[in-house]
Amino acid sequence: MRTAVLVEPTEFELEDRPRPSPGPDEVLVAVRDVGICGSDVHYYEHGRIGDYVVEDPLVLGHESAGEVVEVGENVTDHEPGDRVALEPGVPCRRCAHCKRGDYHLCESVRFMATPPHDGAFTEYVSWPADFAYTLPESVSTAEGALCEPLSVGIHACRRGSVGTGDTVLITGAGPIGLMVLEAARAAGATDIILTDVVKEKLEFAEKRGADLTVDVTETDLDTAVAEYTDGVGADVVVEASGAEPSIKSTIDVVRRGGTVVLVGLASEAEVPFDVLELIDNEVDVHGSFRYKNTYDAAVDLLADGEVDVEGIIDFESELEDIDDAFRRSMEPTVVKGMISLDS
Ligand SMILES: NC(=O)C1=CN([C@@H]2O[C@H](COP(=O)(O)OP(=O)(O)OC[C@H]3O[C@@H](n4cnc5c(N)ncnc54)[C@H](O)[C@@H]3O)[C@@H](O)[C@H]2O)C=CC1
Ligand SMILES: CC(=O)[C@H](N)C(=O)O
Repeated sequence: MRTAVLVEPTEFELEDRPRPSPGPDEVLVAVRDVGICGSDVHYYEHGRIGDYVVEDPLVLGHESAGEVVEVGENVTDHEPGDRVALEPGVPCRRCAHCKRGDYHLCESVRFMATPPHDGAFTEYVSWPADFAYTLPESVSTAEGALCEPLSVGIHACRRGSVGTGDTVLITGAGPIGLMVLEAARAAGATDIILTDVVKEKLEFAEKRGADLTVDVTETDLDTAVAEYTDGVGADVVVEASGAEPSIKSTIDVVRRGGTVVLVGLASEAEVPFDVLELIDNEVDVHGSFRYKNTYDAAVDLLADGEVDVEGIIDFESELEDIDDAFRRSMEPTVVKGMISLDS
Protein backbone atom coordinates (compact mmCIF):
# COMPACT_ATOMS: atom_id res chain seq x y z
CA MET A 1 0.00 0.00 0.00
CA ARG A 2 1.12 3.53 -0.77
CA THR A 3 2.29 5.30 2.40
CA ALA A 4 3.67 8.80 2.81
CA VAL A 5 6.51 8.66 5.32
CA LEU A 6 8.24 11.65 6.90
CA VAL A 7 11.89 10.60 6.65
CA GLU A 8 13.49 13.93 7.57
CA PRO A 9 12.02 17.33 8.45
CA THR A 10 10.39 18.71 5.27
CA GLU A 11 10.96 15.44 3.40
CA PHE A 12 8.30 12.84 2.63
CA GLU A 13 8.99 9.60 0.80
CA LEU A 14 6.22 7.59 -0.80
CA GLU A 15 6.81 3.97 0.22
CA ASP A 16 5.13 0.75 -0.71
CA ARG A 17 4.34 -1.01 2.58
CA PRO A 18 2.58 -4.32 3.26
CA ARG A 19 -1.14 -4.00 3.89
CA PRO A 20 -1.90 -4.83 7.57
CA SER A 21 -4.31 -7.55 8.63
CA PRO A 22 -6.90 -6.67 11.25
CA GLY A 23 -6.42 -8.15 14.73
CA PRO A 24 -9.39 -10.01 16.28
CA ASP A 25 -10.93 -6.77 17.65
CA GLU A 26 -9.91 -4.52 14.78
CA VAL A 27 -11.28 -3.27 11.50
CA LEU A 28 -9.17 -2.78 8.41
CA VAL A 29 -10.05 0.59 6.93
CA ALA A 30 -9.31 1.85 3.43
CA VAL A 31 -8.43 5.44 4.21
CA ARG A 32 -10.40 8.01 2.18
CA ASP A 33 -9.75 11.41 3.77
CA VAL A 34 -7.10 12.73 6.13
CA GLY A 35 -6.90 16.29 7.40
CA ILE A 36 -3.58 18.07 7.74
CA CYS A 37 -3.36 19.32 11.33
CA GLY A 38 -1.10 22.04 12.68
CA SER A 39 0.76 19.37 14.66
CA ASP A 40 1.47 17.43 11.42
CA VAL A 41 2.88 20.60 9.90
CA HIS A 42 4.98 21.20 13.03
CA TYR A 43 6.50 17.69 12.84
CA TYR A 44 7.06 18.23 9.09
CA GLU A 45 8.86 21.53 9.66
CA HIS A 46 10.76 20.88 12.88
CA GLY A 47 10.81 17.10 13.39
CA ARG A 48 9.56 17.48 16.94
CA ILE A 49 6.89 18.94 19.21
CA GLY A 50 8.35 19.51 22.68
CA ASP A 51 9.50 16.16 24.03
CA TYR A 52 8.00 14.21 21.12
CA VAL A 53 10.85 13.81 18.66
CA VAL A 54 10.65 12.09 15.28
CA GLU A 55 13.61 9.75 15.61
CA ASP A 56 12.48 7.15 13.06
CA PRO A 57 10.55 7.60 9.83
CA LEU A 58 6.97 8.50 10.79
CA VAL A 59 3.59 8.40 9.06
CA LEU A 60 1.75 11.62 9.92
CA GLY A 61 -2.02 12.26 9.86
CA HIS A 62 -4.47 11.71 12.70
CA GLU A 63 -7.69 13.25 11.33
CA SER A 64 -8.97 10.34 9.28
CA ALA A 65 -11.96 8.45 7.96
CA GLY A 66 -12.51 5.72 5.40
CA GLU A 67 -14.28 2.52 4.50
CA VAL A 68 -14.14 -0.79 6.37
CA VAL A 69 -12.83 -3.51 4.06
CA GLU A 70 -12.27 -6.34 6.54
CA VAL A 71 -13.19 -7.07 10.15
CA GLY A 72 -11.45 -9.13 12.85
CA GLU A 73 -13.08 -12.31 14.13
CA ASN A 74 -14.53 -10.70 17.30
CA VAL A 75 -15.99 -7.65 15.59
CA THR A 76 -19.77 -7.66 15.46
CA ASP A 77 -20.70 -3.99 15.10
CA HIS A 78 -18.96 -3.20 11.81
CA GLU A 79 -19.01 -4.83 8.42
CA PRO A 80 -17.20 -4.29 5.14
CA GLY A 81 -18.65 -1.27 3.38
CA ASP A 82 -19.26 0.74 6.56
CA ARG A 83 -17.82 4.21 6.35
CA VAL A 84 -16.12 5.17 9.61
CA ALA A 85 -14.33 8.03 11.36
CA LEU A 86 -11.27 6.89 13.29
CA GLU A 87 -10.66 8.26 16.78
CA PRO A 88 -6.86 8.49 16.74
CA GLY A 89 -5.99 7.91 20.40
CA VAL A 90 -6.35 4.37 21.70
CA PRO A 91 -5.77 4.09 25.46
CA CYS A 92 -4.49 1.12 27.48
CA ARG A 93 -7.96 0.62 29.04
CA ARG A 94 -6.34 -0.61 32.30
CA CYS A 95 -4.67 2.32 34.08
CA ALA A 96 -6.26 4.48 36.80
CA HIS A 97 -7.16 7.22 34.28
CA CYS A 98 -8.81 4.79 31.90
CA LYS A 99 -10.74 3.15 34.74
CA ARG A 100 -11.91 6.56 35.96
CA GLY A 101 -13.24 7.23 32.47
CA ASP A 102 -10.57 9.78 31.62
CA TYR A 103 -9.18 7.61 28.85
CA HIS A 104 -7.82 10.67 27.01
CA LEU A 105 -5.40 11.12 29.92
CA CYS A 106 -4.02 7.58 29.64
CA GLU A 107 -0.24 7.85 29.74
CA SER A 108 0.14 4.81 27.50
CA VAL A 109 -2.21 6.10 24.82
CA ARG A 110 -1.29 5.14 21.26
CA PHE A 111 -2.04 8.35 19.38
CA MET A 112 -1.73 8.34 15.60
CA ALA A 113 1.11 10.43 14.17
CA THR A 114 2.72 11.05 17.55
CA PRO A 115 6.17 9.44 17.70
CA PRO A 116 6.63 6.51 17.69
CA HIS A 117 3.09 5.77 16.46
CA ASP A 118 2.25 5.96 12.79
CA GLY A 119 -0.75 7.84 11.46
CA ALA A 120 -3.09 7.71 8.50
CA PHE A 121 -1.36 9.14 5.41
CA THR A 122 -1.51 5.64 3.97
CA GLU A 123 -3.97 3.48 2.05
CA TYR A 124 -5.01 1.14 4.88
CA VAL A 125 -5.12 1.37 8.65
CA SER A 126 -6.01 -1.46 11.01
CA TRP A 127 -7.72 0.05 14.05
CA PRO A 128 -9.66 -1.09 17.15
CA ALA A 129 -13.28 -1.45 16.10
CA ASP A 130 -14.57 0.52 19.10
CA PHE A 131 -12.50 3.53 18.03
CA ALA A 132 -14.13 3.46 14.57
CA TYR A 133 -17.46 5.34 14.40
CA THR A 134 -19.96 4.56 11.68
CA LEU A 135 -20.92 7.52 9.52
CA PRO A 136 -24.50 7.79 8.32
CA GLU A 137 -25.18 8.25 4.56
CA SER A 138 -25.47 12.01 4.95
CA VAL A 139 -22.01 12.45 6.48
CA SER A 140 -19.01 12.39 4.12
CA THR A 141 -15.67 10.82 4.96
CA ALA A 142 -14.10 14.31 4.79
CA GLU A 143 -16.53 15.35 7.53
CA GLY A 144 -15.72 12.12 9.36
CA ALA A 145 -12.03 13.01 9.30
CA LEU A 146 -12.82 16.45 10.72
CA CYS A 147 -14.63 14.87 13.68
CA GLU A 148 -11.14 15.03 15.19
CA PRO A 149 -10.70 18.82 15.42
CA LEU A 150 -14.45 19.10 16.06
CA SER A 151 -13.91 16.81 19.05
CA VAL A 152 -11.26 19.19 20.39
CA GLY A 153 -13.90 21.94 20.13
CA ILE A 154 -16.62 19.86 21.80
CA HIS A 155 -14.33 18.86 24.65
CA ALA A 156 -13.20 22.46 25.20
CA CYS A 157 -16.84 23.59 25.39
CA ARG A 158 -17.64 20.79 27.81
CA ARG A 159 -14.64 21.79 29.94
CA GLY A 160 -15.98 25.35 29.98
CA SER A 161 -19.58 24.18 30.59
CA VAL A 162 -20.69 26.40 27.70
CA GLY A 163 -24.46 26.70 27.90
CA THR A 164 -27.56 28.36 26.52
CA GLY A 165 -27.26 32.10 26.14
CA ASP A 166 -23.57 32.26 26.97
CA THR A 167 -21.14 34.78 25.57
CA VAL A 168 -18.04 32.88 24.49
CA LEU A 169 -14.77 34.51 23.51
CA ILE A 170 -12.47 32.35 21.41
CA THR A 171 -8.91 33.56 20.92
CA GLY A 172 -7.41 32.30 17.65
CA ALA A 173 -9.44 31.65 14.51
CA GLY A 174 -7.46 28.68 13.19
CA PRO A 175 -9.16 25.31 12.67
CA ILE A 176 -9.41 24.69 16.42
CA GLY A 177 -10.88 28.11 17.17
CA LEU A 178 -13.37 27.61 14.32
CA MET A 179 -14.34 24.19 15.64
CA VAL A 180 -14.84 25.68 19.11
CA LEU A 181 -17.13 28.20 17.39
CA GLU A 182 -19.21 25.34 15.91
CA ALA A 183 -19.34 23.43 19.19
CA ALA A 184 -20.17 26.52 21.25
CA ARG A 185 -23.02 27.46 18.93
CA ALA A 186 -24.34 23.89 19.12
CA ALA A 187 -24.12 24.07 22.93
CA GLY A 188 -26.38 27.12 22.92
CA ALA A 189 -23.95 30.05 23.06
CA THR A 190 -25.69 33.07 21.59
CA ASP A 191 -22.80 35.52 21.39
CA ILE A 192 -19.47 34.37 20.05
CA ILE A 193 -16.43 36.60 19.70
CA LEU A 194 -13.29 35.51 17.85
CA THR A 195 -9.88 37.13 17.86
CA ASP A 196 -6.90 36.72 15.57
CA VAL A 197 -3.94 38.61 14.16
CA VAL A 198 -4.64 37.71 10.51
CA LYS A 199 -7.38 39.73 8.78
CA GLU A 200 -8.38 36.93 6.41
CA LYS A 201 -8.91 34.55 9.33
CA LEU A 202 -11.24 37.04 10.98
CA GLU A 203 -13.18 37.69 7.78
CA PHE A 204 -13.63 33.94 7.45
CA ALA A 205 -14.76 33.60 11.08
CA GLU A 206 -17.31 36.34 10.47
CA LYS A 207 -18.63 34.49 7.40
CA ARG A 208 -18.93 31.39 9.58
CA GLY A 209 -21.15 33.18 12.05
CA ALA A 210 -18.96 34.92 14.63
CA ASP A 211 -21.01 37.73 16.17
CA LEU A 212 -17.92 39.90 16.67
CA THR A 213 -14.34 39.57 15.49
CA VAL A 214 -11.41 41.45 16.97
CA ASP A 215 -8.09 42.02 15.26
CA VAL A 216 -5.88 42.24 18.34
CA THR A 217 -3.12 43.94 16.34
CA GLU A 218 -5.39 46.96 15.92
CA THR A 219 -8.00 46.89 18.66
CA ASP A 220 -7.68 46.66 22.42
CA LEU A 221 -9.39 43.39 23.36
CA ASP A 222 -10.42 44.47 26.89
CA THR A 223 -12.20 47.51 25.47
CA ALA A 224 -13.90 45.55 22.68
CA VAL A 225 -15.16 42.85 25.07
CA ALA A 226 -16.22 45.39 27.68
CA GLU A 227 -18.22 47.29 25.05
CA TYR A 228 -19.84 44.13 23.69
CA THR A 229 -20.77 42.76 27.13
CA ASP A 230 -21.74 46.05 28.84
CA GLY A 231 -18.67 45.83 31.03
CA VAL A 232 -19.43 42.31 32.30
CA GLY A 233 -16.93 40.19 30.33
CA ALA A 234 -17.31 36.84 28.56
CA ASP A 235 -18.91 33.91 30.36
CA VAL A 236 -16.37 31.53 28.89
CA VAL A 237 -13.04 32.28 27.22
CA VAL A 238 -11.49 29.52 25.13
CA GLU A 239 -7.85 30.16 24.30
CA ALA A 240 -7.13 28.52 20.95
CA SER A 241 -4.07 30.35 19.63
CA GLY A 242 -1.24 29.26 21.91
CA ALA A 243 0.10 32.82 21.69
CA GLU A 244 1.44 34.07 25.03
CA PRO A 245 -0.16 37.57 24.90
CA SER A 246 -3.46 35.91 24.12
CA ILE A 247 -3.16 33.44 27.00
CA LYS A 248 -2.32 36.31 29.36
CA SER A 249 -5.31 38.33 28.16
CA THR A 250 -7.86 35.62 29.00
CA ILE A 251 -8.28 36.56 32.66
CA ASP A 252 -8.82 40.22 31.79
CA VAL A 253 -11.75 39.51 29.50
CA VAL A 254 -13.57 36.71 31.34
CA ARG A 255 -16.41 37.85 33.59
CA ARG A 256 -16.20 37.55 37.38
CA GLY A 257 -17.11 33.94 38.17
CA GLY A 258 -16.49 32.92 34.55
CA THR A 259 -14.36 30.16 33.07
CA VAL A 260 -11.16 30.15 31.05
CA VAL A 261 -10.37 27.05 28.99
CA LEU A 262 -6.79 26.72 27.79
CA VAL A 263 -6.49 24.70 24.58
CA GLY A 264 -3.66 26.40 22.66
CA LEU A 265 -0.19 25.06 23.37
CA ALA A 266 2.16 27.89 24.29
CA SER A 267 5.69 27.66 22.94
CA GLU A 268 6.92 28.52 26.45
CA ALA A 269 5.51 26.33 29.22
CA GLU A 270 5.33 29.20 31.71
CA VAL A 271 2.97 32.10 31.14
CA PRO A 272 2.57 34.53 34.07
CA PHE A 273 -0.97 34.85 35.42
CA ASP A 274 -2.16 37.39 37.98
CA VAL A 275 -3.31 34.91 40.63
CA LEU A 276 -4.79 37.64 42.83
CA GLU A 277 -7.08 38.60 39.95
CA LEU A 278 -7.99 34.93 39.50
CA ILE A 279 -8.92 34.58 43.16
CA ASP A 280 -10.62 37.95 43.51
CA ASN A 281 -12.77 37.29 40.44
CA GLU A 282 -13.26 33.61 41.26
CA VAL A 283 -12.24 32.56 37.77
CA ASP A 284 -12.10 28.84 36.93
CA VAL A 285 -9.16 27.95 34.71
CA HIS A 286 -9.30 24.59 32.97
CA GLY A 287 -6.81 22.85 30.75
CA SER A 288 -8.37 20.98 27.83
CA PHE A 289 -6.47 18.05 26.43
CA ARG A 290 -7.71 16.37 23.27
CA TYR A 291 -11.11 14.80 24.07
CA LYS A 292 -13.01 11.82 25.39
CA ASN A 293 -16.37 10.44 24.36
CA THR A 294 -16.87 13.11 21.71
CA TYR A 295 -17.00 11.13 18.46
CA ASP A 296 -20.61 9.97 18.82
CA ALA A 297 -21.64 13.56 19.55
CA ALA A 298 -19.57 14.87 16.63
CA VAL A 299 -21.16 12.41 14.18
CA ASP A 300 -24.68 13.20 15.50
CA LEU A 301 -24.10 16.96 15.22
CA LEU A 302 -22.95 16.49 11.63
CA ALA A 303 -25.86 14.19 10.77
CA ASP A 304 -28.31 16.73 12.22
CA GLY A 305 -26.70 19.59 10.29
CA GLU A 306 -25.98 21.39 13.57
CA VAL A 307 -22.36 22.06 12.69
CA ASP A 308 -20.37 22.67 9.54
CA VAL A 309 -16.85 21.31 9.25
CA GLU A 310 -16.42 20.91 5.48
CA GLY A 311 -16.57 24.67 5.02
CA ILE A 312 -13.14 25.09 6.61
CA ILE A 313 -11.43 23.00 3.90
CA ASP A 314 -9.28 25.16 1.61
CA PHE A 315 -8.00 22.42 -0.69
CA GLU A 316 -7.82 18.68 -1.26
CA SER A 317 -4.70 16.94 -2.61
CA GLU A 318 -3.71 13.43 -3.52
CA LEU A 319 -1.24 11.42 -1.43
CA GLU A 320 1.37 11.82 -4.21
CA ASP A 321 1.20 15.60 -3.75
CA ILE A 322 1.65 15.57 0.03
CA ASP A 323 4.81 17.71 -0.02
CA ASP A 324 3.03 20.46 -1.89
CA ALA A 325 -0.03 20.10 0.37
CA PHE A 326 2.13 20.58 3.48
CA ARG A 327 3.86 23.60 1.98
CA ARG A 328 0.47 25.15 1.19
CA SER A 329 -0.70 24.38 4.73
CA MET A 330 2.09 26.60 6.06
CA GLU A 331 0.58 29.71 4.44
CA PRO A 332 -0.93 31.90 7.19
CA THR A 333 -4.32 32.26 5.48
CA VAL A 334 -4.85 28.54 4.90
CA VAL A 335 -7.15 26.91 7.46
CA LYS A 336 -7.41 23.25 6.44
CA GLY A 337 -5.83 21.09 3.76
CA MET A 338 -6.99 17.53 3.18
CA ILE A 339 -5.39 14.50 1.57
CA SER A 340 -7.94 12.39 -0.30
CA LEU A 341 -7.26 8.80 -1.33
CA ASP A 342 -9.37 6.77 -3.70
CA SER A 343 -7.67 3.40 -3.39
N1 LIG B 1 -5.16 21.04 23.84
C1 LIG B 1 -5.36 20.24 22.80
O1 LIG B 1 -5.84 19.11 22.93
C2 LIG B 1 -5.03 20.71 21.43
C3 LIG B 1 -4.33 21.86 21.29
N2 LIG B 1 -4.07 22.34 20.04
C4 LIG B 1 -3.39 23.62 19.99
O2 LIG B 1 -4.41 24.61 19.80
C5 LIG B 1 -3.86 25.75 19.11
C6 LIG B 1 -4.72 26.06 17.90
O3 LIG B 1 -4.63 25.02 16.95
P1 LIG B 1 -4.85 25.37 15.40
O4 LIG B 1 -6.11 26.12 15.22
O5 LIG B 1 -4.62 24.12 14.66
O6 LIG B 1 -3.61 26.34 15.20
P2 LIG B 1 -3.35 27.50 14.12
O7 LIG B 1 -1.94 27.90 14.29
O8 LIG B 1 -3.84 27.07 12.79
O9 LIG B 1 -4.32 28.68 14.61
C7 LIG B 1 -3.95 29.58 15.60
C8 LIG B 1 -4.53 30.93 15.23
O10 LIG B 1 -4.20 31.85 16.25
C9 LIG B 1 -3.88 33.08 15.63
N3 LIG B 1 -3.10 33.90 16.55
C10 LIG B 1 -1.75 34.02 16.67
N4 LIG B 1 -1.46 34.92 17.62
C11 LIG B 1 -2.63 35.35 18.13
C12 LIG B 1 -2.98 36.28 19.14
N5 LIG B 1 -2.05 36.96 19.84
N6 LIG B 1 -4.30 36.48 19.40
C13 LIG B 1 -5.25 35.82 18.71
N7 LIG B 1 -4.97 34.92 17.73
C14 LIG B 1 -3.68 34.70 17.45
C15 LIG B 1 -3.15 32.67 14.36
O11 LIG B 1 -3.15 33.69 13.39
C16 LIG B 1 -3.98 31.47 13.92
O12 LIG B 1 -5.05 31.84 13.07
C17 LIG B 1 -2.41 25.37 18.79
O13 LIG B 1 -1.59 25.89 19.81
C18 LIG B 1 -2.42 23.85 18.86
O14 LIG B 1 -1.16 23.32 19.16
C19 LIG B 1 -4.52 21.71 18.91
C20 LIG B 1 -5.21 20.53 19.00
C21 LIG B 1 -5.47 19.90 20.27
C1 LIG C 1 -1.81 18.86 19.60
C2 LIG C 1 -2.46 18.37 18.36
O1 LIG C 1 -2.64 19.13 17.45
C3 LIG C 1 -2.92 16.98 18.19
N1 LIG C 1 -4.26 17.01 17.74
C4 LIG C 1 -2.78 16.15 19.43
O2 LIG C 1 -3.80 15.99 20.08
O3 LIG C 1 -1.67 15.72 19.74
